[in-house]
Amino acid sequence: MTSLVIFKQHLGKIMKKRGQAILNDPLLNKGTAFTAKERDALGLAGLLPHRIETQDQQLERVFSNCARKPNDLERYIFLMSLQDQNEALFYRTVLSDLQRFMPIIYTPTVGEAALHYGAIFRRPRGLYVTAQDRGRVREVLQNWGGDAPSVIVATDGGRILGLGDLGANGMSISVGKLALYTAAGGIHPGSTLPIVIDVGTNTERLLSSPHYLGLRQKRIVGEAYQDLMDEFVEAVGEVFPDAMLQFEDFATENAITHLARYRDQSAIFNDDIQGTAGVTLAGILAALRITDGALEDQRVLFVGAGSANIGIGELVASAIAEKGMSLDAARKQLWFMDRKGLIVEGRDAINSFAAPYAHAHSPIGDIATAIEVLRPTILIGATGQPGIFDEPVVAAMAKVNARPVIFALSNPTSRSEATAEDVYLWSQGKAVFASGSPFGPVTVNDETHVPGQSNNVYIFPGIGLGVTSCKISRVTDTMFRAAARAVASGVSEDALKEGRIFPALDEIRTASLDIAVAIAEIAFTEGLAGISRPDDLRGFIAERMYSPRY
Ligand SMILES: O=C([O-])CC(=O)C(=O)O
Ligand SMILES: [Mg+2]
Repeated sequence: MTSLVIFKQHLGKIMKKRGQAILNDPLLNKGTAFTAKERDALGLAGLLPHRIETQDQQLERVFSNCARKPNDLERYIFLMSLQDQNEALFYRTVLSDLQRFMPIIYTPTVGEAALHYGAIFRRPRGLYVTAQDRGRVREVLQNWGGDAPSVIVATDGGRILGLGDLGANGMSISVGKLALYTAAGGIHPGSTLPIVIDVGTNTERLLSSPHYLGLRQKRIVGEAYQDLMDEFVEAVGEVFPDAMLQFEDFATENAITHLARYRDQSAIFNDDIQGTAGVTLAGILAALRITDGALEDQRVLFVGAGSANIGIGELVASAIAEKGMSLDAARKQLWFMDRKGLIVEGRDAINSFAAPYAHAHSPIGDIATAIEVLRPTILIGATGQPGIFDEPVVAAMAKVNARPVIFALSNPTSRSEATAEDVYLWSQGKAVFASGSPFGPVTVNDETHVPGQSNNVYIFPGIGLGVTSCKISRVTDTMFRAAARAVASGVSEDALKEGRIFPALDEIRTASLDIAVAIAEIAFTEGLAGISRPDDLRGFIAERMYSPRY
């Protein structure tokens, strides 16, 4: 389907609707920008003020309204209602300055929005599947009505960012991720579908809150939960057979179980395991361009044994193994710590997913000591525990490495293992630092360092673009390694000089296109693409990217 075909389909839709129905459809509405000719043809005469504005003029109004809001949560509410009225103008706004707007519609503000979902609720968006829908999930999905989605993001709210179990409030994260699919990956907004699978919440604060909008009960678990998930995945396959399904922010155990159970059924992946792994591997590969190291020589200490770090460990191990060693040997270079200290062979309470990394070693309780003993070149935190990378930890990394690589991945900003400022200061500017949530540049001893944002937003939009454009039937780990290499090689030498190891946000669409092409090539080679390879693959994919201009 070329953009011309998409345009014609759109035109077909707009021709069917008239008057108020057009203004009330955010995918069609252009507000004051409808031309005189359009107003006549579409029955809009009298329904709009006289003046015809350009999209740029509308954009100016959005900017000034947004600037007048007292804080980012209010800006979030304002931008979400713009999205509900006029999607094109919303995306034009976001894309006009991603540096400014991404932290509002996505991490970190989306975390605050999720905490207060019930209180700031305006209108429903997406689909709410609840535990009470067992036996009729297909029917619920059919109620969606609109165009068949090509990308679905589903969460059960079990672990929203580093904020814990937020139950049905998790809808915010599905909505936020899909906004980035469109902004960063060029997926048409009309073909995205956010879903929350509301199985209850164990968070007392929500259960007793008068504003809570979800199922007011403890989470269903065990067989009842698994049966609902099975029914959900099956129903998605039947009702939306062409959609890619992204799992988001499930609690670790469920995230890993679902991925293993469903990944071979259709185009399904888990963003927190595979997307985070992809972006972190990209960050490591780019960091090695600064430290001049080889991947196979790295020793990594992971703090936290949740879905993010487990996923990163697996992908990094497989990338090291590709350099010519066994997976077992590669894993020996990776160490994990959890609340109980270093995960070593024979220790009790080892999460089964971390077991392959429980190497023979005497126990070590604290991070700084583990660094002095194991001498990791790379330190990665995904704990949800703010400040756990304190001065002794950062100083230890700087003592054993000329250029220590330190990633504090927990989101939102309030949960980061360290701030950019602290890490640069405590390492005397030596650290190559990245964080999951955005931090501004920091100057230490007259030198300015720009922290990278190691967020899966550099990965999932490109995966979605590749999968939907080339009708890719499975999302494989080989594709995530290829995505990581594509992102890492897109970082300019100038960026590396400032310590920045990810592409600038205004280059993110190019990064997504690079990923889409890279994973499509793999799909064509491995027989996973549903179309034959276009001669100009890059041009073919680029042509399908959504533009928010009228
Ligand atoms: O949403 C984000 O910013 C990254 C992510 O997947 C998470 O923290 O769970
Ligand atoms: Mg997530």
